[in-house]
Amino acid sequence: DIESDLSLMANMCCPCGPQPNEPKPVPLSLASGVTTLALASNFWTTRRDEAVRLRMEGSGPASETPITTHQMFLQTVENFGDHPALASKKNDQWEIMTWRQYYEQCRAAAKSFLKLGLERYHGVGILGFNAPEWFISNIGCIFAGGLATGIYATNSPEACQYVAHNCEANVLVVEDNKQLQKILQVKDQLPHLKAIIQYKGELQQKAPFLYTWAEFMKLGEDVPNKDLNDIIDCLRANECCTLIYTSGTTGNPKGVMLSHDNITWTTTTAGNMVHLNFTEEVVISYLPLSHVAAQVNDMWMIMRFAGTTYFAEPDALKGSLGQTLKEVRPTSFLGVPRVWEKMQEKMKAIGAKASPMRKKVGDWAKSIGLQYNYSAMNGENAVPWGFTLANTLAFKKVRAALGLDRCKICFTGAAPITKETLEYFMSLNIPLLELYGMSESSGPHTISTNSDYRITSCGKVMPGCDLKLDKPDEDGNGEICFWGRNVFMGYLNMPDKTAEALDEIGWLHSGDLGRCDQYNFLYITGRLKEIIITAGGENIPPVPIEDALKAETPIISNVMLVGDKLKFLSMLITLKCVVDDDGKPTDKLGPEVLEFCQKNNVRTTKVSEIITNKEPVIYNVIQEGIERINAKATSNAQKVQKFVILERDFSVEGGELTPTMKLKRPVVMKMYKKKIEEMYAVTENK
Ligand SMILES: Nc1ncnc2c1ncn2[C@@H]1O[C@H](COP(=O)(O)OP(=O)(O)OP(=O)(O)O)[C@@H](O)[C@H]1O
Repeated sequence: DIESDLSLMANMCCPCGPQPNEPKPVPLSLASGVTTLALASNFWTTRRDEAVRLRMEGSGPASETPITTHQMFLQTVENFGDHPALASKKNDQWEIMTWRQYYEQCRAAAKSFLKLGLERYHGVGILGFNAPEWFISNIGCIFAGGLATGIYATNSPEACQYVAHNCEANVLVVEDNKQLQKILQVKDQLPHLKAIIQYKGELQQKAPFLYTWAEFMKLGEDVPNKDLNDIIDCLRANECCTLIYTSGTTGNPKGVMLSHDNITWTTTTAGNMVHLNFTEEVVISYLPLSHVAAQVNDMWMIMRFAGTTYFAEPDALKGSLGQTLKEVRPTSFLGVPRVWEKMQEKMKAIGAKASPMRKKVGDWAKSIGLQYNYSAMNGENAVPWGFTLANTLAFKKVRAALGLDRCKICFTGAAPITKETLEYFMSLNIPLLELYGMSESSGPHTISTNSDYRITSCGKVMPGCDLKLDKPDEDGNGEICFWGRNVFMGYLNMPDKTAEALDEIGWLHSGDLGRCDQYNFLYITGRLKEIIITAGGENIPPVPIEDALKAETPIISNVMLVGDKLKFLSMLITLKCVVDDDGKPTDKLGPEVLEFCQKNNVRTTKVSEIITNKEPVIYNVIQEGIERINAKATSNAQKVQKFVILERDFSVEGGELTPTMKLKRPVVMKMYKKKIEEMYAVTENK
């Protein structure tokens, strides 16, 4: 039982218990006594060793004294050193590390990195699933003056090489033999690499540059404290400490340089905005840590507020997350839209099997939940008749079944989510709070809070930050531009790309389109970076059209609109199917499609059969969905003329989706080039 674990830990280590909400005055002593900034005149740089000017202001949240990540860690250790920091499962038991132990481990790792020859401003690449070792390597690297660099575990050997080479990694930390083999394939093309550490399992081969985690942690035992402290004292809040590589929806990954201040200021500001409480927060780490959202949420935010991070099992997204949620019962939970959609699909499937009576009760409760939450959202706070009963009969039970019973904040972010999913969770009295931002804004830029949110809006800009809509059209839609201490330093070694993202005065151009309502809630309305410009010159944002079809036709899993530089719009469509244990989509139809087929007397169970037989019922229902969305199109050019059903659904493993489930449009275009050409060729022949 985790709760008793936690209180036991707290009681054992600190008889008077931590003082929630009362951080003591902060002594920035120990290794670093001063908060000085490195000299800098520009807001941006593309050099690993150059500092930037911070976007500080004379008063308000943007005026806070900048601190390094090390100073932030020390504050937590000095105030809450005995509070549980990390929890991971070993032999079916949660093993807990306190903030002080965690800090000591990071120092030990830092010393070992120094021993291995980590040079200042060089990378340590970390490749693997979320684990204490992932955090310790990351922070140890920063303490030792390196640039911590997460690498997506799903990357191919070539993609790993690209990142490791780009950050001039001296050391790579890999999860297991599978990841190690990928690196060994490209090791010859990594001239800066000196050592590889494997943090799980036994090494299946020996080599002088290979270390197990235990060997690695011992390496630096004889490195004097002073050597490490001297480096820590050199760290400056306006210098780079970590690199976040973008996942490639827009082309080759770019190394987003984040400063210490980017991280420490953003976590403080965002955490305060959502009212995180010192020592009370518990999160589950399961989303890829190389992505900014998970890293900031699981590692930095929890450090700032002295919370506890529980690590999920590597098969979290294949099913075990549900069980971990029930065990840990987090106080806040961040899901990308696909995670929420999956939960929704599962609950709907269970609901569909319920008795007619239960279904009726469920529908009734959901209508009450929706009413209640819309009213709360609008600030009216009307409690509909029957709410208390619905809460007892349905909402509390659902929350407990999901492990969300003590969850105060359910976040969604990193990609667009549909109104249907948002309403579904609202109807269960679980309003999802949307966040918006990018790697280049150290994670969040706008945030929804429990007391201030609007459905389909990404919330309001963080205090101390600014937002402007560049070149707005007549409806007020313009390119969303960011200002604030969360704005990144630049892309490593990419002056041209940096100049595209940051204008002359330092505004970050997001490439997203949005508008604000009268209350300053931001709504994302499209992505300039993926806008389709047809051969006729019409600019068409694909996402609203794709979402509209998905909402019309629930048997569809993914849609990609095609039409850039082409005569008309078409669609690549995939059907919902069963996913195997490795996350790969199979040929088997998903339960929703199967049910639809059965209802319509179609005797098929496979995607391939539907395509081979050109199954009229399926093709017609999609055609009808398209006709309905076409009827609402604002111009003829916005109408979809053709579609093709693909044999295989999109997936991270297949390479069509990023690890946060965003569509890699250029990759899909390439993969299905022939099919696309066929759609357009047939018309031309006609
Ligand atoms: N709540 C949201 N709603 C809609 N879109 C969002 C939301 N949050 C983030 N995004 C999208 O994600 C983008 C940021 O993506 P991120 O920085 O995570 O990059 P990435 O996926 O790693 O890679 P790439 O730069 O290749 O897209 C934003 O510019 C926006 O388009």
